[in-house]
Amino acid sequence: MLYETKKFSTESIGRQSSLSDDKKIVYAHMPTYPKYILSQETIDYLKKPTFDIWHWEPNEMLSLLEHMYHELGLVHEFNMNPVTLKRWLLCVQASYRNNPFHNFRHCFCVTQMMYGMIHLCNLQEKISKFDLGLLITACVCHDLDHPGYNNAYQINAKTELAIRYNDQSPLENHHAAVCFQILSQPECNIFSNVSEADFLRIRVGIIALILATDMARHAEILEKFKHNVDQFDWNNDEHITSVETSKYPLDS
Ligand SMILES: Nc1nc2c(ncn2[C@@H]2O[C@H](COP(=O)(O)O)[C@@H](O)[C@H]2O)c(=O)[nH]1
Ligand SMILES: [Zn+2]
Repeated sequence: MLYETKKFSTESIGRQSSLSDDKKIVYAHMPTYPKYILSQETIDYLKKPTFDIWHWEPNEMLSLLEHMYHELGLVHEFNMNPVTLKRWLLCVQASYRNNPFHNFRHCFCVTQMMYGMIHLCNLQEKISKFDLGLLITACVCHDLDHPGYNNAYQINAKTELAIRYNDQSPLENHHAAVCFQILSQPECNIFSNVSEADFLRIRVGIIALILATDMARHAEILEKFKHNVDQFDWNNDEHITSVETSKYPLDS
């Protein structure tokens, strides 16, 4: 076997909560997935919020995600190595568990909806490529290593995750931590060519976006967004953050 997927036992799902050293994915020799050639019809369809996410095999979803990074100009913006992008996507895929809901297809579904909204709302003309990169990457990573049981369960069952994060959004903290565990592997670091200062901005931004996906914070975040929406200013950082963190149209 060229690479190792995580070895979480079924009994430990929900209780197992971290990528301890013996469970880390070995990234160095990730194979590339069979190239899926995208037709122009698929490329156009992918931009629509009505895109049907159920029709695609895992390698096709990987190619579609890869295409989004190229098409949005993110590979260029972050000076990404295209091979590292492929390896990173494979690591991400391997870090989603085979849950009925919070699985790799859910990752693809949420990311495609964001991609559809970027095109529908012409967000490329309104926010920077840098911010688009954070948004898309946060979508890809937002449920990494989800154990299949929600925060209420984690907290009530006093799982390792709840203990680690003091009952504060244990799942979302874990998803963000796994995201940066993956990026800490040079072979999978799609942001390895940015400056240290930009990497810090990426880290702060992605963590904030993933933490904002805790449904317990939904009302608070939506209120902020509603407060700003009537006099929305695309040059106001606080307004941009309020729209970026209001995930309700995406994650359902
Ligand atoms: N059909 C299912 N829907 C679910 C499940 N767990 C959560 N949800 C819904 O999805 C969104 C997003 O949840 P998130 O955990 O990905 O942030 C949320 O609005 C829930 O209503 C599920 O197991 N099955
Ligand atoms: Zn989700």
